[in-house]
Amino acid sequence: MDPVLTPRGGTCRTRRSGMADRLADLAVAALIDEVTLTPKPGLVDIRSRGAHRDLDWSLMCHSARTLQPTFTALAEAGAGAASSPALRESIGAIGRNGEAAMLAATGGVNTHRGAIWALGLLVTAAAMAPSERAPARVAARAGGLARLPDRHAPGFTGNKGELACRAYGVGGARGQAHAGFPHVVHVALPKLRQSRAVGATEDAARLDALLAVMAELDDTCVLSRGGPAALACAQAGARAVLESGGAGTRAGRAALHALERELIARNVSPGGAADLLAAALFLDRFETEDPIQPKGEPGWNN
Ligand SMILES: CC(C)(COP(=O)(O)OP(=O)(O)OC[C@H]1O[C@@H](n2cnc3c(N)ncnc32)[C@H](O[C@H]2O[C@H](COP(=O)(O)OP(=O)(O)OP(=O)(O)O)[C@@H](O)[C@H]2O)[C@@H]1O)[C@@H](O)C(=O)NCCC(=O)NCCS
Ligand SMILES: Nc1ncnc2[nH]cnc12
Repeated sequence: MDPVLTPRGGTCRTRRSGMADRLADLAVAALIDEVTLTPKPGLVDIRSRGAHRDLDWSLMCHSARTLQPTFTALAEAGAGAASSPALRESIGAIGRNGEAAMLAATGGVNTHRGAIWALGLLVTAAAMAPSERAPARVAARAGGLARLPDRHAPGFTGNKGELACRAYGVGGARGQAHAGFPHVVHVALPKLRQSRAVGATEDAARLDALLAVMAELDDTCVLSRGGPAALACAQAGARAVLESGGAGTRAGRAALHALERELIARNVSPGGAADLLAAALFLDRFETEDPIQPKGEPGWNN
């Protein structure tokens, strides 16, 4: 096996690092698949910046690739470990370093803070017991980790999501993780798989999954820019697309374009829903891809 570059710059030949790299590959691929999915309302995609002036598809892809060592380190920290405050603090530090690496790579633009949080917890949880691949089990383990205390976490981040949670009494990214990612497990994944089962293209199925999340999520990205009126509008518009038959139908496409015009007019972007779609794509592949191990290596035994 080829040497594997570790997040700390060394190399190693352990089975564990090969597996960690594979999980990191899946996480980065999920982020790239999410941003490449087109047309997404209000969000960056391959043809548009959506409601963003400082983001585009290339920057989002660059940001996603920059996060590979972060996800590898998170998987290595989780590998075969039991849930504990020490593990929580260890991944908290890795996650904060990952945010710093992201900001350094993007010139200070927040591309993926929410995604580092959600996918970081899920990657760690997947590595803790890689043979237990059911999305609900992985997400429940991730939720358990998120609820553990981290003595080194700032008491108040002052970020827009946190401010929106306080202003509007919603759970935001933390609440979603603490609850075991219900919008990933019970909303996005069932819609993704249901749309595939009735013959939708893969892109249409992914758009339907995104819309299903948008229809229900208290997305602090939408709230912080547009307040509750914009959130209600985004939720109703996403429901309208699904009720028109979904992204794979002519009527659904028309409703999707109408929703896009509305979100651009309001200058809002459902970044939280996009992160949760990426989380769903990660769990979908983790459950179905066989084997989750680099070529020529035996799998983990736990
Ligand atoms: C828990 C943390 C995420 C920190 O949370 P906090 O509230 O302090 O920080 P925010 O920066 O606001 O991040 C929250 C991001 O989570 C996404 N999100 C929003 N709503 C939800 C939801 N209901 N459920 C799940 N996820 C949600 C969303 O991320 C996306 O949007 C980001 C862009 O947002 P922002 O820059 O605010 O907005 P723009 O409109 O683009 O800005 P302008 O153009 O107007 O300037 C982007 O990152 C997307 O990913 C929210 O923004 C977490 O960071 C934390 O505590 N980490 C500590 C380390 C740790 O413990 N890690 C564990 C293992 S990795
Ligand atoms: N495609 C996207 N556009 C804007 N913000 C995002 N946050 C995560 N994915 C995003």
